[in-house]
Amino acid sequence: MTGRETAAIAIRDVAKSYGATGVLRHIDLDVGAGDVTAILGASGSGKTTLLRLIAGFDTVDRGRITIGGRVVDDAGRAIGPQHRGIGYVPQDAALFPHLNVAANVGFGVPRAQRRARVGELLELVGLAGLGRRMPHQLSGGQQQRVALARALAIRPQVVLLDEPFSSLDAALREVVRGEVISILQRTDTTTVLVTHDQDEALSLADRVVLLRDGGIDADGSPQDVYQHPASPQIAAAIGTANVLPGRRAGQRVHTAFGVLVCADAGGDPQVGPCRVLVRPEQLRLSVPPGSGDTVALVHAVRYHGHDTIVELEGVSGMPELIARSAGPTPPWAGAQVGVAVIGEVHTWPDPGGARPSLDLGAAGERQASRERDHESERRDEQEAVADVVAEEHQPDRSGHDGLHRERDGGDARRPATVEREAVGDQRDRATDQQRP
Ligand SMILES: Nc1ncnc2c1ncn2[C@@H]1O[C@H](COP(=O)(O)OP(=O)(O)OP(=O)(O)O)[C@@H](O)[C@H]1O
Repeated sequence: MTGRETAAIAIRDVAKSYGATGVLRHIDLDVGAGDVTAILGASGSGKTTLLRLIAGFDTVDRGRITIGGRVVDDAGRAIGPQHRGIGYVPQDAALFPHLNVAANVGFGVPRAQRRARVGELLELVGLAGLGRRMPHQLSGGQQQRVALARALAIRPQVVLLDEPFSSLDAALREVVRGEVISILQRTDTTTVLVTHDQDEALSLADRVVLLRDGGIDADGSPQDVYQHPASPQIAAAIGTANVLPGRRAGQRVHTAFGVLVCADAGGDPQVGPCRVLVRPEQLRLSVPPGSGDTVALVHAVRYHGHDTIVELEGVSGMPELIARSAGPTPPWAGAQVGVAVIGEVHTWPDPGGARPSLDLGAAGERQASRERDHESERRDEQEAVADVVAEEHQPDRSGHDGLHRERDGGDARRPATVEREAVGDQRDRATDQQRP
């Protein structure tokens, strides 16, 4: 996001209802010039409605929309779509069926410039030489590229894409969406992409805006909204989310998988019960389980070729876990696997949360042994650990006091140390996994 002053589109307190159906209740959004902004949300969350309001196909009930510094709708007066300087690419290309490709692209371009502009655009979208074809003589992907060329023909300030790839089959979708976004980036076009596909939003956009219940639930870079969502609900809306019970102790969090490093390690240290976000790709599986591993049972396996989604059960405090296994030989349903968490994790405070079960067995023992070896590295977290220990002396409702104190008083090493060891453990397990 490039900031309010340079926003190509500014939306202020916009509301929209259809009869008794309130669709958008309060939208405040700045779209940065030249950015690709994805509007993500479940079906019916109002994504298309928002796009139609920006385009001018519909009018706001309340609020104001500004494009390129010009107010185009302020709930009293609205400028027509043809005067907003926007290009629109709908879901199904919607080419004029009786016009050939060149005429479709050149529609709306002044006659004197038409020939040159059409040639330039067909070149840009990789369709040079196909100007005389009729729409029905093109593939779905080619039709979408013609629709993009038509949208770009008037040199718009802004291009709006309404689920433009959803009608394409999976293999074509991947290629066409990459090409389309690359063209828009090369031409420095401000782009708003509506999609319900999390993968599409995260992989194509500079910024992801999540719509829910008529408002904006999340707004940030793809990395930010995926790795640091503000709530478990948002985490689940952006991708698959395992949410574990945990207990923060400064920069660490104690979980059924041992002590993990928190992603917000540089921020304010937190102490106490929390929920922990672990994405499927952060779960490393080893078959058979190593002696110190947390063990789970594989409930189901969905093979995708490039990776495999593995449903796990049997981990304390978690009815189900979803892992993404990238290896060439995924585990099978019914197998017992060792599970470890890699990388840093995101947490949310959970003041009313239950204390996680911290029965780590051999893993806990191994960790305790490492802790003794690294006594000198404890100093940087003494304060947070002291807080936890003090809290442990409060009346205990869970009955796990002894075990908990032993573990919380434990790992206080620097995050990088813990992480290195975790990676080292994973390498060991990966080696094990190669064994028949
Ligand atoms: N012209 C209309 N008249 C009445 N209701 C409408 C109209 N357009 C949209 N709605 C309603 O507004 C809500 C939001 O619709 P919208 O198409 O914006 O959602 P969406 O997030 O784009 O959904 P999808 O992903 O399924 O396309 C839905 O409940 C829909 O039924």
